[in-house]
Amino acid sequence: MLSTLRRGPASLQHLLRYASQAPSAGRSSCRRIDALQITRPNIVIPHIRAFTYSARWRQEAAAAASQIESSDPLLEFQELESRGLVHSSVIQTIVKDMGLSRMTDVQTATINEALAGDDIVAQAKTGTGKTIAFLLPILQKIIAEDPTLATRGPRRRTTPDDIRAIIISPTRELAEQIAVEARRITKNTGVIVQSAVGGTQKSAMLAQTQREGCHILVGTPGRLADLLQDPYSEIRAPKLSVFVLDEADRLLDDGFWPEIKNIESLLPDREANNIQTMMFSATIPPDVVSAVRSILKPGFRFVKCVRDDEEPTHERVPQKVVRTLGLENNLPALVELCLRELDNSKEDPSSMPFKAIVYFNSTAMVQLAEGVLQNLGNRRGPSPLGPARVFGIHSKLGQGQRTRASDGFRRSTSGILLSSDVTARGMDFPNVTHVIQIGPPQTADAYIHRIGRTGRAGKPGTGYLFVTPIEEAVTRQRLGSLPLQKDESLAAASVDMTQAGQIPARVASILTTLSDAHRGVPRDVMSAAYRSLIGIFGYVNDKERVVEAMNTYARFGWGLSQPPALSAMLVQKLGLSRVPGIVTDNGMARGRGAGDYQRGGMGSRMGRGRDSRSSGGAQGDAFDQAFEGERDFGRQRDSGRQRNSGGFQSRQRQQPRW
Ligand SMILES: Nc1ncnc2c1ncn2[C@@H]1O[C@H](COP(=O)(O)OP(=O)(O)OP(=O)(O)O)[C@@H](O)[C@H]1O
Repeated sequence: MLSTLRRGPASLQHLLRYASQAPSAGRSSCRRIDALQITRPNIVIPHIRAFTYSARWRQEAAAAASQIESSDPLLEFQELESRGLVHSSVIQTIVKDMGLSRMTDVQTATINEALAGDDIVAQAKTGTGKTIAFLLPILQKIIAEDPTLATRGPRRRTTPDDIRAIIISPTRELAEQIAVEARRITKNTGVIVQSAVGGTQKSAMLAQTQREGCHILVGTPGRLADLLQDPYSEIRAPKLSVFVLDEADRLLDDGFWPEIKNIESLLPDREANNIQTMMFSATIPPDVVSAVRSILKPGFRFVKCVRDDEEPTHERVPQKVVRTLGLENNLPALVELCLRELDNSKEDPSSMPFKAIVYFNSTAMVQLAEGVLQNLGNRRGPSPLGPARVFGIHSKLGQGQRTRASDGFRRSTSGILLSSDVTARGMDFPNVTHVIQIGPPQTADAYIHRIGRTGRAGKPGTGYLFVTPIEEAVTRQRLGSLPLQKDESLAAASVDMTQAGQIPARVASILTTLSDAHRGVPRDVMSAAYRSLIGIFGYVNDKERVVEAMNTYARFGWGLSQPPALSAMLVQKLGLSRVPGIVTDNGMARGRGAGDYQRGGMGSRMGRGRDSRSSGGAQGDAFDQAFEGERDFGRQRDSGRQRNSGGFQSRQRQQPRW
């Protein structure tokens, strides 16, 4: 805020106007930055490129911000109609049917620019209404080109090669969600929306599109490319006028980039045909800047609704870090947290019912947690989770199962969705009160998108991150700049499951229930979860420590008398042959760790002393001291890729508060 104020009277006036009129759904002010003209370097060295861009961008952004024009921003959807900018049938649907009146910051800042036809890249916090920010101008553009589409005629039909807008999303669920929102907005018009996502029957989608035609096509990259290059699909876009990348930074990263370039090659030339391109995301890390430039026309607008001195997450969403003593403490602490929050919402009927998304770092861990939580009620009466239904979603499910889980959770008043990152971006599940992350995500940006599933559209929410000692260093490296606060309220997080000792009654009852629930989980689910941990902890050099943590988990968390066996070939390939505690499928248990292990079992809390574990649970450990006074420990040494989340430029890191 201060740095913006220092820029002078013009920007001060602009800032105060936005601040005083900011709609409830988003408190940040947006800056519209014209023609971001930074020449592309010939030599690209990833980590230097990020720095060069950030320094140059900062200067240009400051210069551009001081020239922002002073016309009054439009704040109400209704004003778009009264000033003749958007057709009344669209605005009436938004206002009357969807019940929206005031635009959010990002909508105010982008809709007018988009209506003018500019290429736009927009960065705004999660849950601030970016979907309508691109759907509304698309719709108006289509209606302006063909006014007969402004109202809904008796025969609502066109051809499959009448596509005017293509919207790409990185995940199937998000593409479907955008298509649903697009159908709501176009309800009273003649505009036809189709969705094209992987995992669904291509033939059914083709038949529908050939029958009804298409004006707006929403899809995932693979299926879109497939349809556009299929000589028999009839799906073509010679009249394309808008091209949108939602979650643009994800679509422009290495995984999707070739697919996006392929789609681009199947569409009319964007400059020659004056096709408008828009990109939206809550995060725009420096390493996608050159890809952004290569897609947008020169002179594009950058609308930035996250200030440089501001956290990229919502202030109203407290974010708590729970240090769990070992991997085996995670599920008990999760159940304790869910039970407590369910109780709290029962005691306070004015609060929102407990509805949580729990993120795990592998599909196998989601499957395991789902198996256990679904079993909670099977053996000793009803589930203690009571009204909160449990759902699981990940990429190994068929699309039908994914849709059922996602729809079921969406409709539930209270529920727990156990999820991999397939729901981390863009998904707008209503009234999610908690996002709980079991282990740190790969990047700060991934954390921001996950936590963004709560606290949407101005609502409250809370975030929790569970971190075991083995994950602490990397958590600080990845998330050091975020406003995380230590939380020690969960007793199950710090119970030493390897010791027979005093366990609080509430925790003991959770452990007993969980122990029962684990018995019903198939062994191969546990084996897959065990294997996935090796991948999750690939960044830890000390493999003995990793295997020890995994084996303690399997024994004291899952009740196994021996750790799951790994294929001898895999062990060889991963260079784990000499690591104590590894059990291979040719029957060889390696080293002392595995021998010790066989004496244990679920409920046996004997055999391993606290001294065999690494430090880390308590404050003031070697870890804290090592980082004392160090300001910038945000580099991701493990990934080699700096994906800072503050915007095009890096944000200065702060000392973590946990
Ligand atoms: N002007 C508005 N006023 C109130 N609510 C709004 C407004 N615009 C959109 N919403 C609602 O806000 C919620 C979040 O919108 P949306 O999913 O578009 O957010 P987003 O910015 O795209 O989030 P993400 O970054 O997670 O993709 C939706 O439920 C949407 O209906």
